[in-house]
Amino acid sequence: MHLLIFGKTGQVARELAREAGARGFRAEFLGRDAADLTAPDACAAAIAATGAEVIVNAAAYTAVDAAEADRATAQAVNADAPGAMARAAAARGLPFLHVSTDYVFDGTADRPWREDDPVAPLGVYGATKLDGERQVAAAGGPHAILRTSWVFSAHGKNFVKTMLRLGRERPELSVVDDQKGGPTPAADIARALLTLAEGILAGRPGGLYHFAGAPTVSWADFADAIFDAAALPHRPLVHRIATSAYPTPARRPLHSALDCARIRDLHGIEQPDWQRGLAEVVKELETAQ
Ligand SMILES: NC(=O)C1=CN([C@@H]2O[C@H](COP(=O)(O)OP(=O)(O)OC[C@H]3O[C@@H](n4cnc5c(N)ncnc54)[C@H](OP(=O)(O)O)[C@@H]3O)[C@@H](O)[C@H]2O)C=CC1
Ligand SMILES: Cc1cn([C@H]2C[C@H](O)[C@@H](COP(=O)(O)OP(=O)(O)O[C@H]3O[C@@H](C)C(=O)[C@@H](O)[C@H]3O)O2)c(=O)[nH]c1=O
Ligand SMILES: [Mg+2]
Repeated sequence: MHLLIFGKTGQVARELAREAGARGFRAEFLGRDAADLTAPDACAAAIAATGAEVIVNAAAYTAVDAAEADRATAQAVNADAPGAMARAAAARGLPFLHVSTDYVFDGTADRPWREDDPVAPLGVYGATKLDGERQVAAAGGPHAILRTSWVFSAHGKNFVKTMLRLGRERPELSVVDDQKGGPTPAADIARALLTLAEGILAGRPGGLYHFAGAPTVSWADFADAIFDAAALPHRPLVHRIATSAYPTPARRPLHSALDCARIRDLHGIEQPDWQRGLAEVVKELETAQ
């Protein structure tokens, strides 16, 4: 398989490079220098000129709090550029794979969210990602949108690396215990995307899919699991707090676990256990030191 991938340095992009290599696929990555998503037409032009069989968008504006004060950039990167890419891919009949987020939901459900549940984003990041989903679907070409959550890896910015950094600096940390979701290793997302791409090329259905790690936990549970997995000189104490005690510019969903049955039933892709992925990421970080 020959893939064209938007994004080069992000968590999912880096794992796509590793996984495509492992499967013997040819993958070309366009970083910000080659395709800036604030210029959607340039992204579309790259697709019009490509020899790839599948297009993947792994780039996004992921700074949830910063997006609140920077809606225009988030809209261009998360919505208008993916829309332009999907239309350019549709014009050539090339499958377009896009990644979205649990933050399209408002977090009020008492069971894991299904693909057809009502969306109601609480912030600019979620709202622009939702508009991106809609533009990609409306382009009318073969496509898949993978909604995932709480992504972590040894690269880039994520909660695991933040906790390990803070945990080295402080004996105690306060972490919210009333926001629950599914941490997801970026490596598992990369594997799911490549399996989806193969499935779509083989005629299996596209559309919207949920894919997140199990079991569902709170951010405080996740912090404790991180400190259990890592060998820090002093294990920090995690104080469990309410969201109201940790004010942030963006509101976040309280319950964002995703029901991942559809991708299992239609593509045979199982929900990953994030605890295994966490052990691998901790090992990778320790080896890199
Ligand atoms: N991170 C998470 O917790 C979650 C992420 N997702 C989704 O998963 C996907 C992948 O996320 P993840 O790998 O974590 O993202 P990262 O934040 O790790 O990486 C984002 C990537 O987007 C690139 N990018 C940002 N702005 C631009 C721009 N203007 N032009 C070109 N490239 C740009 C960045 O490039 P550069 O390095 O140059 O800044 C970077 O490569 C995204 O669609 C995201 O919305 C979904 C749920 C959770
Ligand atoms: C650093 C820190 C965070 N928190 C809280 C803030 C927040 O509610 C929660 C997680 O913080 P983060 O900033 O890592 O989370 P956030 O950036 O909101 O993570 C989200 O990113 C986007 C891109 C997504 O798509 C989502 O799926 C999700 O992964 O933990 C604490 O309670 N204590 C702390 O010391
Ligand atoms: Mg963040």
